[in-house]
Amino acid sequence: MIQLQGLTFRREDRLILQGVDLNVNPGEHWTLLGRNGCGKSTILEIITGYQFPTSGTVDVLGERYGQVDVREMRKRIGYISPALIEKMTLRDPVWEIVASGAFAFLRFYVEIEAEVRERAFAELERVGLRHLAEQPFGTLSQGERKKALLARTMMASPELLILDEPCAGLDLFEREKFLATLSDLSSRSLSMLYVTHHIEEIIPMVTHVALMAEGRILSAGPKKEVLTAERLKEAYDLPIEIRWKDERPWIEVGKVTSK
Ligand SMILES: Nc1ncnc2c1ncn2[C@@H]1O[C@H](COP(=O)(O)OP(=O)(O)OP(=O)(O)O)[C@@H](O)[C@H]1O
Repeated sequence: MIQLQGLTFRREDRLILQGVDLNVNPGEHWTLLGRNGCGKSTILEIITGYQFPTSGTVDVLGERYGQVDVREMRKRIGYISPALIEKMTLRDPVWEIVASGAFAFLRFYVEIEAEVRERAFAELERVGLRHLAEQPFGTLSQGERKKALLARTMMASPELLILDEPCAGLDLFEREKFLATLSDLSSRSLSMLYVTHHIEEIIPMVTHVALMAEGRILSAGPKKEVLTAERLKEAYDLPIEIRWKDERPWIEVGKVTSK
């Protein structure tokens, strides 16, 4: 699904990615973890074709970047990022926002076909938001907005789903509901790449984890091999313990001083 080889990304005199290798195979769902500024979003932007690496190769869904039209690739990739949420028009009804996901644009200026409208309602039903379909997008709670965007992404039947901190700003209830909605999607044949700061968001459907630090992958592989106290200590430079409960990891942090 995704093969990144020897990726570097330089901006001015800073090396933001320093030789990143990552292989995501069909049927795998990955979480990318690491401290602020370690390069997670940059990797997502390279995979979605919004940034181009300084060196290295990017193969996504069988296509080599540089030899393919990235706009065509984006139709095959669902991407939810904080920037996308900001681009939505708050007064548009929720179902129109969802329906626009069937096309490569953000807003409709023509009448929407009945078939597309019906699909938008079906996707809203699937994420439990059917009752809010006619409401302006701007009146939704943060959690509902995230679910509506997930429904929007599904309109294009993506083969790959890329999520950049989708649970940021959600309360416990909204977060757990969003994660449950995401779990329900695992029956569809798609692979997921999920960036988060919260290890407890690694739900059972996640199969693999990549831990990053300072533009490098420290460790990548099956989640239980990567999510060990030692590796997390190295990535976060903190005394960390990890416990698994019902196939989800939970973190305990030891005493930390300000210096
Ligand atoms: N176009 C750019 N020009 C200059 N610096 C950039 C550019 N894009 C990213 N950076 C820098 O690269 C580093 C990595 O950014 P990135 O957003 O990938 O990190 P991140 O791991 O997603 O961080 P966070 O967890 O805080 O969202 C940051 O220090 C950022 O300031």
